[in-house]
Amino acid sequence: MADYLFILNPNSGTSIGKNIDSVARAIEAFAKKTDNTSHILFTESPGHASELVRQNKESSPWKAIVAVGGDGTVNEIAQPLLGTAIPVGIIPVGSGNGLARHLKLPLRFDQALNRLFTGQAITIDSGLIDDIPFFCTAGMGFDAYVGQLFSKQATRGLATYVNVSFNAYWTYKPQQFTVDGKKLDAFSLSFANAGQFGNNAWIAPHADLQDGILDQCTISPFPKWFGTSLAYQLFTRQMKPSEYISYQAITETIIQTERPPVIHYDGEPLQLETTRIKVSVRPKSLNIIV
Ligand SMILES: Nc1ncnc2c1ncn2[C@@H]1O[C@H](COP(=O)(O)OP(=O)(O)OP(=O)(O)O)[C@@H](O)[C@H]1O
Repeated sequence: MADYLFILNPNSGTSIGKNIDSVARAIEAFAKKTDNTSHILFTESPGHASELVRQNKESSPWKAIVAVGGDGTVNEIAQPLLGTAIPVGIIPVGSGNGLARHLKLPLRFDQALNRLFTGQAITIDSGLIDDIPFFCTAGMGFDAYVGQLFSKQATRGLATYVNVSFNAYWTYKPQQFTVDGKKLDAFSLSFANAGQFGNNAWIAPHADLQDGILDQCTISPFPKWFGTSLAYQLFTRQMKPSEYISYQAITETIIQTERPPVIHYDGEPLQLETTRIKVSVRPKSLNIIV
């Protein structure tokens, strides 16, 4: 018998919002069947999941605090649990579910619940971008631009994401960055703790959540013909160093930009107010059920 706290984001993915009550009932029934106790809370706005964790994390010896949502919800729940013994659980009902996919967690709701109640906790690294924790990927350039456009759409889900990315591709202009003192033009600068953005878009196929490093992937400005090859490599987990793609294993890097950039952390876009951005890793800083 163990106590689980579930935090549901009704705004995640494409279907949960419409089915939020049945999702909650299914969690309760499944927990009961497996002799566990479920406590269910709902988010009411962006950032609310972190607040709910802060308010409730000490109120019971939780076996896990579970994100029922996508990578943004996982991020909000994991932030206040960094450096604590309490594991995060994931029921992936988001649009991209990058961390869950990297961890090979089941995407089917009942199977994900089953894994949660039978899985083990492991300790993973996390990253920091301008002091904001991330667990899956973060970056600037094209990824952040897409994240920003996606967040303004009325619908979420894969179809919207593909549509937004495709349209953004034709209008986006590479930017200049200074990375550890070296000036370069880049289409995107990504920092991978986990290997994928979500939806099996593998930006760093060899990323390892427990290696104490982040995989920095720099995509240089490329001719339009390379776009198809890039998309193919991304979605078939075959990204590799080439004329336009380079990788560095980093523990800390400083990026300077001409204007305060838009970044994304786990797909969440944010307009920064600084032009000097530190990205670093915090090895073995979060427990997570797999
Ligand atoms: N009650 C709510 N109403 C509106 N927005 C919310 C609410 N609760 C959380 N949010 C916001 O919803 C956004 C999306 O959540 P989340 O990232 O989990 O789903 P997703 O974007 O569909 O999935 P993924 O990140 O895996 O692609 C986050 O920015 C989060 O802060």
